[in-house]
Amino acid sequence: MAPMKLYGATVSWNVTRCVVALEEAGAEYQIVPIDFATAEHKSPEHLARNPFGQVPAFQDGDLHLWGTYATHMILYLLVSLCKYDSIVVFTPAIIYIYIYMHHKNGMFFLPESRAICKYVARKNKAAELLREGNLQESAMVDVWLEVESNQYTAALNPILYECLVSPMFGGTTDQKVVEENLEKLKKVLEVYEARLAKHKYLAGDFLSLADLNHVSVTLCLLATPHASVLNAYPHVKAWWDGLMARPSVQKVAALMKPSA
Ligand SMILES: N[C@@H](CCC(=O)N[C@@H](CSO)C(=O)NCC(=O)O)C(=O)O
Repeated sequence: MAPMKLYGATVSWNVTRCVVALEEAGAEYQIVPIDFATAEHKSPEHLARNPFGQVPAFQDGDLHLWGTYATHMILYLLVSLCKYDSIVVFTPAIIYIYIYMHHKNGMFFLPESRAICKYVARKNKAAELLREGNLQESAMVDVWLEVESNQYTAALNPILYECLVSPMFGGTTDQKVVEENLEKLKKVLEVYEARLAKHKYLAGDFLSLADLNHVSVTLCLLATPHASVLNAYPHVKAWWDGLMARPSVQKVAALMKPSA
């Protein structure tokens, strides 16, 4: 089985969001770096994977056999031309081309980290992370998947950009933007605190992809001067400590360390 490929740099919390899902699903996968410095994310090859020219992009199925098909076909044609008439030569070649085209259709690209995470969970029989067998539970997973994207990470993105990304490229940190979004984040965390006072996890008393999708961006928050913001919310802190104890999260934390 060809490994699944995740394209992107592990400094990106959108890329490592997918690594958490891949690790939790026990998937066999390969991370293929994409070099922002050379604008590789805007290359035609990458745009074919992600039309927005962003990372991550995900590929399932592979054409690594292309070389095998071509080699076999060329060798076969050469041998046959030397020994048989044309009909014998071209029939297998047509079969090869049919197999190749069929296999090519097996290749599958996905942009959007959260869609990738769902695909990975479903494909690797980790659909329990989406609770798809239970209408109400799966609805609660959907709610908190949306909340992570539209509330939690929406408030965190500007903070991480100002505190981590801008300095990485020699830029400054706009403290006004940071403060404004910290206030937004605190309001979100108040809702999380109330929710997690009643349930062990966000969607209910079961771990789900909704919890896991918070990991990469929260690891980045801990790398900023504002990590202590979580300390004011004890149930959120306990929830986070529980996630941090997971091997998948430990692996992504190690991957995201600057020296990695
Ligand atoms: N909704 C998408 C966001 C991807 C994204 O912004 N990727 C950034 C790097 S990570 O912060 C990116 O590729 N930026 C380069 C660009 O936008 O040109 C997802 O979740 O996959």
